[in-house]
Amino acid sequence: MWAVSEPNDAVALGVHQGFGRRFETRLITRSRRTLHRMNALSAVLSNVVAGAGRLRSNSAAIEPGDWFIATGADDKVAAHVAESIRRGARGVLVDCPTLPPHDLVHQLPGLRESLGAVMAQLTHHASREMTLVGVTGTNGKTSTVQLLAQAWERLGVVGATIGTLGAGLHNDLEPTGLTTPPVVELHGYLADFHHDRASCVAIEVSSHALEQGRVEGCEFRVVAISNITRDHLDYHHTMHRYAAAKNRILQLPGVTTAVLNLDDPLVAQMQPPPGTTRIGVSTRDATGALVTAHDIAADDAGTRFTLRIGDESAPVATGLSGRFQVDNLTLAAGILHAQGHAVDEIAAALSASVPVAGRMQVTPATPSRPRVVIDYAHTPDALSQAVAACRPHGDGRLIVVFGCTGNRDRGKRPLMAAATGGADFIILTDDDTHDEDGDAIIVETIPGFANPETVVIIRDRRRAVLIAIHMAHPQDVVLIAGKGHETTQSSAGHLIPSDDTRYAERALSTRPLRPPG
Ligand SMILES: CC(=O)N[C@H]1[C@@H](OP(=O)(O)OP(=O)(O)OC[C@H]2O[C@@H](n3ccc(=O)[nH]c3=O)[C@H](O)[C@@H]2O)O[C@H](CO)[C@@H](O)[C@@H]1O[C@H](C)C(=O)N[C@@H](C)C(=O)N[C@H](CCC(=O)O)C(=O)O
Ligand SMILES: Nc1ncnc2c1ncn2[C@@H]1O[C@H](COP(=O)(O)OP(=O)(O)OP(=O)(O)O)[C@@H](O)[C@H]1O
Repeated sequence: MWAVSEPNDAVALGVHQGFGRRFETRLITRSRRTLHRMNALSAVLSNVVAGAGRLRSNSAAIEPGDWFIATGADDKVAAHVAESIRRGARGVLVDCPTLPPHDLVHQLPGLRESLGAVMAQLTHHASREMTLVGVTGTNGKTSTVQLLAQAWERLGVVGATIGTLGAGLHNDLEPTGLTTPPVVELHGYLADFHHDRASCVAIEVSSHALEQGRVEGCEFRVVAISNITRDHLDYHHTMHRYAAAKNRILQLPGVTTAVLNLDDPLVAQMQPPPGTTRIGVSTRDATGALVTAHDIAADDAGTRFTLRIGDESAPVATGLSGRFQVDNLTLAAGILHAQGHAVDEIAAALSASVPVAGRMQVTPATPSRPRVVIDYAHTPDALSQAVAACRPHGDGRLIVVFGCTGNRDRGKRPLMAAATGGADFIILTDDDTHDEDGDAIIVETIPGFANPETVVIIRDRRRAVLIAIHMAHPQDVVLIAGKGHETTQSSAGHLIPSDDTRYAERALSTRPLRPPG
């Protein structure tokens, strides 16, 4: 068993300048007084992890030499610990008195509750050294965060992002598997970014993350909320509790400014704590908004609007498609304003925005091919917005391919069907079925269709995309919704390759020259 010592004058602290990619250890000498002021748990942990190795909170991700921080439920922790040791863990930190003693296992009472603070300390409060921006909302987190990172780059800021597309410096993302990573890994990424000289980090903060404390120990400067519409009620149970989870982002320590989309009724009601500046944004003339969009116009080439901040305004012209992207751009403008940028530089930076992977990703129409749009819409609101965004394009039909996710919020299935109300023809297919029976998901979706005679069922997603694109006339628009950038489908415990972009490319390249009439 390791001897866990009391704080010494000289403590070897693991400086996590890369849990994933790099790891360096430095000897840091601290005075006894400073050390005594440190959280005792953190000091113990620092001693224990002195040396090398990454910190990981998932036993399945352990590689030889890593430290495993076991935070699972007491009844599962023994199995996780055993797995981590099998995989070569250098040591295990845990707070589970019922676990049998083991040479590599260190019991740290209070570990679970203090993990965010401990990680912050171990990473020398990397989040304080950078401007952290947290974005939450049902839809638009990824889009806003990525559009913001693009704007930062144009403004000469070294930015990093964490979210559904992965974590990393802008345009250099590695997958994390979750929108907001667990607290241990999240702090590791922040330490990496600081080491890589990022000055700003935009983080998608999911409602799950806010409930589960995944951002504890992070100090956000600016937070933003895009919208709150139905999703994740399998987890939060009621919209009230879902909104309350989102509201937690306003209470995070260090927040100086909250940017709120006043067009959303639930967000408009939210009040940050006293002392936090509240910046309202609106693209629909909401009362009290400081950052607003006007004269919105769209065509096949993109979207234009006038950005106004207080009394000043500047034109924004982007190649992005979709009315909701104006909402996301305006929210990003609110964040940039909170960071002190002037309206004309914000408008110029946002005007150069390029589409975010899998979000209204358009292959334009040609005289022989329809316009094809791939979009990540997987909530009722997102799907109805994606349908509305596609409707004005093309003179023909709007054909929609979509499915509903298994093991998640069953109640939203018929609402997803209803959200396709603006389409002319629908192919209902599989999304991630996870552990559910795909036919049963279809059966629960169908009652929501207003015009079932316009719906066909083709569960094989590749075939569904192929048929949608092959049946379309050049003047039609095909919207393939739900999977966006993803390249796999989860089915019966397996991840099977599935890539809407490749399916669409293949279908376009094999399309008969004259589609059936
Ligand atoms: C419902 C939910 O959010 N569950 C999350 C929660 O799981 P949990 O509390 O049940 O804990 P658990 O899975 O038993 O794991 C507990 C601990 O044991 C560890 N573990 C677990 C299994 C194992 O084999 N070995 C092991 O060490 C885990 O890494 C974790 O540290 O805490 C875990 C650690 O943080 C998360 O991985 C897990 O996310 C699951 C996989 C998940 O699918 N979450 C989704 C719903 C989610 O969080 N989505 C949001 C985005 C939502 C959006 O679209 O907006 C996200 O932020 O990604
Ligand atoms: N501001 C918005 N309002 C409504 N719908 C939106 C908005 N922005 C994006 N969408 C829709 O939601 C889909 C997902 O967008 P995005 O990935 O930006 O959201 P997200 O909040 O990160 O979603 P998730 O958490 O599920 O990854 C888009 O493909 C689009 O259909």
